[in-house]
Amino acid sequence: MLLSVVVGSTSFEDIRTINGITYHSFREAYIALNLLQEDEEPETLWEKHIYSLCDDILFQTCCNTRNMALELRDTDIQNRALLHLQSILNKHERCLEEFLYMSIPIADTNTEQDNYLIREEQQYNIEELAEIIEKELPCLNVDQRAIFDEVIAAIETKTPAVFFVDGPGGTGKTFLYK
Ligand SMILES: Nc1ncnc2c1ncn2[C@@H]1O[C@H](COP(=O)(O)OP(=O)(O)OP(=O)(O)O)[C@@H](O)[C@H]1O
Repeated sequence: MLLSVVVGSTSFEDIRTINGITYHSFREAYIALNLLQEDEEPETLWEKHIYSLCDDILFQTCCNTRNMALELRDTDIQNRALLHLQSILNKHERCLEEFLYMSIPIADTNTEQDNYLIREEQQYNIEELAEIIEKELPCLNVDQRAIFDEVIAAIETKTPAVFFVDGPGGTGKTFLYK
């Protein structure tokens, strides 16, 4: 982002130089450019956005459990929101524990919640996925459709299965996976 603001830079130092002052870090350069407020520490952002994030988490949990009347305690929703942030950070090999003032989520008593891969699988936005399928399903070619049908059949019949999709590059494996 700095590159799009500090045009014509030819070195990392150039990027950190704003109005003739070379800042020690990119973060300081961001602040000098008003791209980042000084008080926007992770915990400040968390405090600022906690309610909207929790609203989203509750809504998604209601959709996923197909129970729009689901009631969760505020502390549970906040814990889920923190688990969600933890998932995002884990993907980048980071964690909430790195931030001194951030709360640390309590692992759900359901041990599956400890595994961010499983948690992620449970956090899909089902309605959004249904819309994508409605739009994209007719685009699948014959082979992709055969695989799709087999996977869906296993899910619908609750048949435990592991699928391995192989094929030359560019033949649509990622397209099918998405
Ligand atoms: N059924 C389809 N309809 C339209 N476009 C498709 C379809 N399947 C694949 N594509 C397009 O073809 C291109 C290659 O597909 P994709 O990236 O899924 O291949 P891949 O097998 O995952 O490749 P690689 O092994 O190199 O990662 C992409 O641009 C994708 O959007």
